[in-house]
Amino acid sequence: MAEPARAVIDARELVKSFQGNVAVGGMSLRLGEGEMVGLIGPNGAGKTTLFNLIAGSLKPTSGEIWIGGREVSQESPERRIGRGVGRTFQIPKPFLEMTVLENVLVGAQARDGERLFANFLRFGHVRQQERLAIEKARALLEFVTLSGLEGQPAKVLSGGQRKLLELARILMADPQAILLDEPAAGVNPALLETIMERVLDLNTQGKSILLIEHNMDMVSRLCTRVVAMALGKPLAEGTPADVASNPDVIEAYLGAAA
Ligand SMILES: Nc1ncnc2c1ncn2[C@@H]1O[C@H](COP(=O)(O)OP(=O)(O)OP(=O)(O)O)[C@@H](O)[C@H]1O
Repeated sequence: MAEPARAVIDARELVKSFQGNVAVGGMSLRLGEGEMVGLIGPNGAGKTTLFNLIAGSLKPTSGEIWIGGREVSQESPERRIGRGVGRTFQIPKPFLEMTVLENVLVGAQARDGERLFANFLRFGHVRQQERLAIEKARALLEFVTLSGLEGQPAKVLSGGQRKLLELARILMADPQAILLDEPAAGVNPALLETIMERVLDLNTQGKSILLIEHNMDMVSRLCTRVVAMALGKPLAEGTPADVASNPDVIEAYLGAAA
């Protein structure tokens, strides 16, 4: 059997409870270098909480998170961006009055904030950095097909375009691993194709991707491996077809719908 890919993200026995309510109750998950893994499960299974633990906006009650071979459970979200983890949200919240281009530039600050401040007195250097950042933001807007809107305020964008904008923003920090939280939700079919193509491109470029998605068609098209969770725990793992037909997974979804 082939050696498993080196883990970019390795979540070990994670537990997170909120005032005694267990949202994640012993979840382990590895994302290998260059892998694209689907994370599915009924509403309330704990998927977004798991993302929050990996990205650092929540600290685990117990368990460990390893990123690129380092234990990072107590590190801030900013440090984890610096370590190469980018994440998107179910409902993106761009700065509505800022332009599309400015919103993408915010992603450079997320990574370089401290460094830019340290360079504050070195004007020439900062100007050069700014110029490079703007060039990069423009290239990323082209990648996500939003170039024509760079000078518009973000409030004019549709829900799907906001998801593309958010993708461009997190790419400013050159993430090695990308956590996508329901990129298909509320997106019209034409833009959904664009989002899928871009996600596939990123994976082809070597980025590791963990994808929370209820749209099984999208998961089947993009992912070779799927992890299903329910009630905060792993339930099944395998190919999209195997997991979708797994009786425990079907029962978990039916139970959640009842
Ligand atoms: N900040 C919080 N305080 C209290 N309970 C929370 C908090 N965040 C999540 N929960 C609870 O944890 C459980 C898991 O929620 P989570 O949002 O992680 O599920 P999910 O699998 O992402 O669901 P969905 O598919 O609906 O987004 C739910 O019961 C939720 O109510």
